[in-house]
Amino acid sequence: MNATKTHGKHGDFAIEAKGLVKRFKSGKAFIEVLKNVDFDARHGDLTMVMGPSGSGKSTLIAALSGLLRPEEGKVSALDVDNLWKMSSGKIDKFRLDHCGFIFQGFNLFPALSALQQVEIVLKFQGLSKSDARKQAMITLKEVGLGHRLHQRPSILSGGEKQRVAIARALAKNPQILFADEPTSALDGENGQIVIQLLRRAATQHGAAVICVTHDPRLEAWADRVIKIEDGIIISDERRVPDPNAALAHH
Ligand SMILES: Nc1ncnc2c1ncn2[C@@H]1O[C@H](COP(=O)(O)OP(=O)(O)OP(=O)(O)O)[C@@H](O)[C@H]1O
Repeated sequence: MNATKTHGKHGDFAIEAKGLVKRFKSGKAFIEVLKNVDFDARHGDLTMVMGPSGSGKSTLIAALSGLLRPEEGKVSALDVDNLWKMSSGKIDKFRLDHCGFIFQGFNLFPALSALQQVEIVLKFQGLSKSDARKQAMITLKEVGLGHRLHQRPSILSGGEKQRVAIARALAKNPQILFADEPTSALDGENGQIVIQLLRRAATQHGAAVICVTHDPRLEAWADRVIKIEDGIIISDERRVPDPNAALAHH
């Protein structure tokens, strides 16, 4: 992976959103899940988005990343001025080229080995077979899975599966990395490995890492903690991260 990124036309901001409103239909009424949310995230920062269940965290990530169209508001990202003004094909291409995604449920293909899970995304992006293999191996080694390259998900532990998912997201060296509850299915020790990898993606690769979590212990690794409640951002604080913080109970 390259060490530094070329920043887009929004400078330090990898992504900036203004006035996001998202409503869902609930019977005959609408519920407003995002209420005029402004949001931004910088290259090199691990930005944590925290809040109670149902507060709108996943909806926010989906609106920021081009997965769920907001009713109102604007998202600017990298060199794009208004993501939601683009065609769905262009939005998909933007996501493929620049964004990585890590979810709670890993979302791995059952029939593919760890190496193939990562390779397939790189080939889809246009890398040759041999370059894809090389890059996939490098990234899997980076997440500590050099010895698991040829295993399928069914025989990997939860922590190993999440590391494959992280390798898949990181292999293309994304400028924006979205993680939605990436540690919630893991024990403390594996959760710590995962949050440290996300920290590294921000510090060493300059990615803007946006991580949704319930777990207040993860704050220790964050540059910034944004709290959302009932569709409104209620606080936004910068902090000094501690890359050596401990999550695991020994
Ligand atoms: N597709 C949908 N249709 C209707 N309502 C939805 C839909 N998606 C989410 N909601 C509602 O929007 C609200 C916010 O959901 P969201 O998943 O964004 O919250 P969250 O903060 O991520 O919660 P959690 O921490 O439990 O994942 C919830 O009340 C949820 O029921």
